[in-house]
Amino acid sequence: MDKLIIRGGVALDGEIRISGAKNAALPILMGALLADSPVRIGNVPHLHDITTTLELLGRMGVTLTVDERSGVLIDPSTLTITEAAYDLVKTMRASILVLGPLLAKFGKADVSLPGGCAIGSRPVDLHLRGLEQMGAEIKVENGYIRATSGEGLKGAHIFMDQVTVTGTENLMMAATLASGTTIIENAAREPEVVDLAKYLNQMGAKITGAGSTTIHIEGVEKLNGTHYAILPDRIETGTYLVAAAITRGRVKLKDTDANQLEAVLLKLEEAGAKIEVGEDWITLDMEGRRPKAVNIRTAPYPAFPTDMQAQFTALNSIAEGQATIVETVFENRFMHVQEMQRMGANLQIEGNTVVCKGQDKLTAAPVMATDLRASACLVLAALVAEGETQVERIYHIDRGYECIEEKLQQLGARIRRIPTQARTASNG
Ligand SMILES: CC(=O)N[C@H]1[C@@H](OP(=O)(O)OP(=O)(O)OC[C@H]2O[C@@H](n3ccc(=O)[nH]c3=O)[C@H](O)[C@@H]2O)O[C@H](CO)[C@@H](O)[C@@H]1O
Ligand SMILES: C=C(OP(=O)(O)O)C(=O)O
Repeated sequence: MDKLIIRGGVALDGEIRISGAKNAALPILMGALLADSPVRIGNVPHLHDITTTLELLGRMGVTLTVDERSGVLIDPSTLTITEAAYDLVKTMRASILVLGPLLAKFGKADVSLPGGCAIGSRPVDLHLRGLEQMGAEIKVENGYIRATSGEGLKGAHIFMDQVTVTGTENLMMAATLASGTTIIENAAREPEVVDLAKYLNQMGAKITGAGSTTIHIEGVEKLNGTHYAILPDRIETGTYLVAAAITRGRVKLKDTDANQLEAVLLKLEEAGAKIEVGEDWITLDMEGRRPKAVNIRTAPYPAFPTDMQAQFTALNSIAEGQATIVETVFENRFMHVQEMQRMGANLQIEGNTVVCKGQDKLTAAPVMATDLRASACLVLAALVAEGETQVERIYHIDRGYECIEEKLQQLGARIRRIPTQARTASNG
């Protein structure tokens, strides 16, 4: 397992490019299963989760061609197996996103039930209930969801008890090929849901209302291949903005979209950052000032994203003043707090709230994270900590941040990756 070594104390300064969004790329790649002809996807980020997705599709017999310049070409017509096996699903919960497309297109799916993960129990009951309302027969046995669609899925009026991003995406994909009209109420409004709907519509689907709480999908006979470029990653964008803010530096992020980040940008301004935005760029400048602590409450889009909560915990831990962070989406998303305490942060967990008392400084320590954004939080803390921090188990970070050490180096950070083999060699 690789680790990152970070020597803190450099105010970041420079510009970098933002990659395509992980959480849009995953459903879009899996949505290719719905097409009758090949689909080409551009701006696909280089991430572990993307490799896992391609392996998942490859094992089904889908033909994949990956080209650095033109993107990923997916030909679903060669599919022979409608299964997502445990060994892949356990490394990437989003594998559940093959369920809707497989059922709608091939009438059958066997998908390993994703378990809980480091941030919560994360059930998929709402995915299953929605598909059942569309006529699917679903059994859960031996750790697998075994689903068939009999005569084919039928449009339904579905009310989601809770806002769920991948739940909305799964049902939206299934409904594209169902007979009749599907209405999803209390749908997730995340930009990634909107990107998926745009892509499916480009393939010939009839989806309206994506981005609002009610989505209408009129089923069509078939979807065609298309060429689609993934939208920029708003969470990667937000993470680099916090990296500049926490180090009292400045940054220009290119190929991104400020419109998806309103709640995060407002909080950064409240923390004292000067922010300017253009059509496809954002700049942040702290003008050398220490950030001020800001209160955060996570909730579904357009509110403050849970995927930026850990990064703001790092920011608050060295900010001026005291603030609270309230997590309302996942029940256990504070795994970074204990590690941050080991770096000298004054953070106290009270139920679903972290009380943050900003410290003048953090100190380096060997730390280890158990999930993606918790790892990002530790990297951010390390950028300001006194001394050299080792962040272990960075395979979590590789799930969601393309070339993180290269991008941070480009901004002046003193960060390097120690690959497992090199470490073993030096140990030996
Ligand atoms: C691949 C992807 O896009 N991942 C994102 C997606 O995850 P994901 O789609 O898994 O998260 P959900 O939006 O489904 O989860 C929201 C809440 O709903 C609950 N729930 C969800 C489904 C269900 O059937 N039953 C149920 O109770 C979950 O436990 C959680 O408490 O949205 C999360 C919330 O913005 C983000 O943190 C993840 O980065
Ligand atoms: C929680 C996340 O991803 P996933 O849903 O893939 O676990 C995330 O991107 O922060």
